[in-house]
Amino acid sequence: MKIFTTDAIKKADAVTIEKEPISSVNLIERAAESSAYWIYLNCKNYTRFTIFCGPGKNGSEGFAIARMLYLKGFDVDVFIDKSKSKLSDDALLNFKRLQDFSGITIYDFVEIDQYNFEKTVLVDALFGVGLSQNLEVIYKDVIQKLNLKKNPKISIDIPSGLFANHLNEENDIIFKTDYTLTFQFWKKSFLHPETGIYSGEVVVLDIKLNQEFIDKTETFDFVIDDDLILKIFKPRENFAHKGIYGKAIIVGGSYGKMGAAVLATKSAMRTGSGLTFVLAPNCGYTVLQTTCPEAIFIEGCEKKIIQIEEQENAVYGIGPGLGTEKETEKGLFKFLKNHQKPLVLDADALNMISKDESYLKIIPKHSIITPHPKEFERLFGKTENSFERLDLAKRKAKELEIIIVLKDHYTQVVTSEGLAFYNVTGNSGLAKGGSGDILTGILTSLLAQQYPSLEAALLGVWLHGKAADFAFEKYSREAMQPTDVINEIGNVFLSLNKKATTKL
Ligand SMILES: NC(=O)C1=CN([C@@H]2O[C@H](COP(=O)(O)OP(=O)(O)OC[C@H]3O[C@@H](n4cnc5c(N)ncnc54)[C@H](OP(=O)(O)O)[C@@H]3O)[C@@H](O)[C@H]2O)[C@@H](O)CC1
Ligand SMILES: [K+]
Repeated sequence: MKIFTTDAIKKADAVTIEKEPISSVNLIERAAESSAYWIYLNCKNYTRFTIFCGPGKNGSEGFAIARMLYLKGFDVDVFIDKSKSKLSDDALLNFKRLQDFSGITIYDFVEIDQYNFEKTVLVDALFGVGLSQNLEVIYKDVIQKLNLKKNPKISIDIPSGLFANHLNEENDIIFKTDYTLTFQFWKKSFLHPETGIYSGEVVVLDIKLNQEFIDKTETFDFVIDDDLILKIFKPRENFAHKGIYGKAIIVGGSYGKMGAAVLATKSAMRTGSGLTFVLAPNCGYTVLQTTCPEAIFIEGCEKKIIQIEEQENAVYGIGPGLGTEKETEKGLFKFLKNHQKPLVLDADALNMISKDESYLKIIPKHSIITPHPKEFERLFGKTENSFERLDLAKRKAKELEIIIVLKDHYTQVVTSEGLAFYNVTGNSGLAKGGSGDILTGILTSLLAQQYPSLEAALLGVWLHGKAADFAFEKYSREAMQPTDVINEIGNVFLSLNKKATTKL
């Protein structure tokens, strides 16, 4: 799914209005209907709603939602600024429509302190993507007061005060919501840690903006959605033999860090590589042969790996638990200098590469590197925030012709064309040692199965997150372990296969 900038969203609204054709207020009605319907389906424990409306189209939606919820039998109150703000034409129209409903009381913002907030859901329809300047004091005041309330909160389109495309100023006042019902597109700010903390759970509602315009508009940021995954995923063929599905070699493990190699190897196997090898130090022989009997052990040195031998037609995933000893570093660079095929580099492999900028240039083209923010900083330098980090990643991915999987709450797959794909599967149960090793195993396996690098990266991060979501359902974010994630990969493939092969 494309992520549109504010300007592109405005154009999409305008083109829809012109081409469909539909009036602006009827398009607002459609957006309000989809919001009211979602609220009706999902707010089973509440019968009371308090809706805060601003002066523009977002406020207009608020008025329409108020009317719709009231007609569904809910108790509804509305707050506006009665003193200063002038309502836009669209807002005025829906405000006037409200006045036919005597059961809906319209309050002024100054009455907030006296208002009874007991058991009511707060709906934020103050500002949408039209916020053009910092908030006026009156709105800041309202938002600050509402942020102190413990009531459930829903924002319409975007939490008021938040910008869609870029970072806010440090002291900006922003509505902190539990749910954001956003129209048509994810907004970039929902996907970055500094701003995403305001948007809560995001629900994208399809309001049928002009599809032709959406298709032809060029964007640089995307969200990985199910449609994209189904286009990439190739179900296993009936007459397959192991040779078709490639040879994955995990290179990792050192004395005391053998678990990382175990996790990567297991997840490579669970993802379907035809043959899986693990190159590890001898001290890991027993643990690897016991925990991963299906994998073939390749002997490294005694307690660390000192050389990586090139094997024909193999895809390498290097790094989990590898250690950063001098001899290992030498072995890694000797291998990388002569190796041409795309591979996966993670963890200690990246830590060794970050020792010298010139090492970056020997990463084979179209390889996938998977740094977390600290590893990224060691590789490419410090940035002020995650928006700048992504911009830097785009420049570096282009320059080095590689794919950077920037691990974060919403991991970003950054391509050598300077595009970013945000992954929205996964959860904070993955914020544990070992999760990255699993991703390395998955990516190596997909590359070995001849998925092109970008497709392997997109499918890999999605699969990893989806397996984590299944593990979370069973064990909770707190208790789930990386091994539980590996054990759920099979269930993700079951559901993918079902979707990919249902023809009748
Ligand atoms: N038909 C459509 O086009 C569709 C629109 N949709 C909906 O519309 C939303 C965008 O609507 P919008 O453009 O009217 O902007 P919105 O966010 O409501 O606020 C703008 C108003 O606030 C004012 N204002 C701005 N900054 C301010 C400040 N700091 N402090 C105080 N006031 C400030 C600004 O005044 P102005 O700057 O123009 O003087 C203007 O009056 C979008 O998010 C979605 O919810 C969707 O349903 C799809 C169909
Ligand atoms: K809003």
